[in-house]
Amino acid sequence: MTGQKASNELRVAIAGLGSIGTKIASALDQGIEGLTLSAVAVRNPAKHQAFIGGLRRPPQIVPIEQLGEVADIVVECAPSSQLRAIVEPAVKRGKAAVVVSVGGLLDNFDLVDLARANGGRIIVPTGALIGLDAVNAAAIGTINSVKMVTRKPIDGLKGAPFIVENNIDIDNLREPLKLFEGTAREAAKGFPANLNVAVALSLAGVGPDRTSVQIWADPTVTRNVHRIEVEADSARFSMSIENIPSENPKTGLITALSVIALLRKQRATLCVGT
Ligand SMILES: NC(=O)C1=CN([C@@H]2O[C@H](COP(=O)(O)OP(=O)(O)OC[C@H]3O[C@@H](n4cnc5c(N)ncnc54)[C@H](OP(=O)(O)O)[C@@H]3O)[C@@H](O)[C@H]2O)C=CC1
Ligand SMILES: O=C([O-])CC(=O)C(=O)O
Repeated sequence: MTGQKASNELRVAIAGLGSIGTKIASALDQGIEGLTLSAVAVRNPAKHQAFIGGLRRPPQIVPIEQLGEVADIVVECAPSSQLRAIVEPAVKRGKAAVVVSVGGLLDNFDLVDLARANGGRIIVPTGALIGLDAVNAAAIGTINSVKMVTRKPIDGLKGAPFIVENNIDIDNLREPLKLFEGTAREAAKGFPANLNVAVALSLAGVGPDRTSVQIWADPTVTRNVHRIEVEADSARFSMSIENIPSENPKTGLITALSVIALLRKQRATLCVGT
């Protein structure tokens, strides 16, 4: 398959074939109405040869900065360090970038201006979270407060910069330990691979400096648990989700499904939910 546009199908490219990217690639390969998988970018093509070769219509492999040339929608599912290299060339060409490493957006927020100037779009899926439709709606009125409490099993937090820098031993915990309390912006810095959800919540609502986050290392849970409370002039609501970790223990299984649901909406005749 080439990057040439053969029909009016939207071409989708994926950056990163880890726990999220492989599931999105498989779903596209099995068929999503009006969409086709045109290309992927990976760090080490040899490692992913068997997976790509096993797809019914194997996409081309291109360097990450070329994804925007061969697709209408570029889906970023790589480490946040790669976000700019993936998103910038796409939005410069007026394409859409779906961003899952949303924590990385905070330090690269000029990409939103770049997209606006060039007719591109940056789309943040609900990901491992819940209820961003309600938060978006409430934000049209006035939201007074947004609070989120995250509890993750030890394996879901290991290696986070906040834990390493503060020399916190979480390996031998026998009861829950509150690791962090602060804003979504600070959470994204200290836990870049664990708290994208806090940033997505903040961008839907009152922003990264007014969204309060607590993070607990909890040896008594087996799921990534996020509880959210929103107080607004239209409604008060609380939401919680208990995510089953994927083969990457930091990442909930539902994250890839959220992106697949978002991709399905691009050309679906019936769309439900905002
Ligand atoms: N928004 C949300 O709700 C959530 C977001 N996330 C975020 O999503 C992102 C992806 O998560 P996940 O799939 O679990 O991560 P994985 O570690 O499973 O996969 C990441 C993939 O990116 C690839 N990669 C690394 N460097 C590059 C590069 N330079 N060029 C191209 N590909 C590269 C890796 O390649 P290789 O296989 O060779 O190592 C790997 O395939 C992470 O940033 C994570 O924090 C996670 C959960 C929820
Ligand atoms: O999967 C989750 O529960 C959330 C997560 O890792 C993230 O926000 O990066």
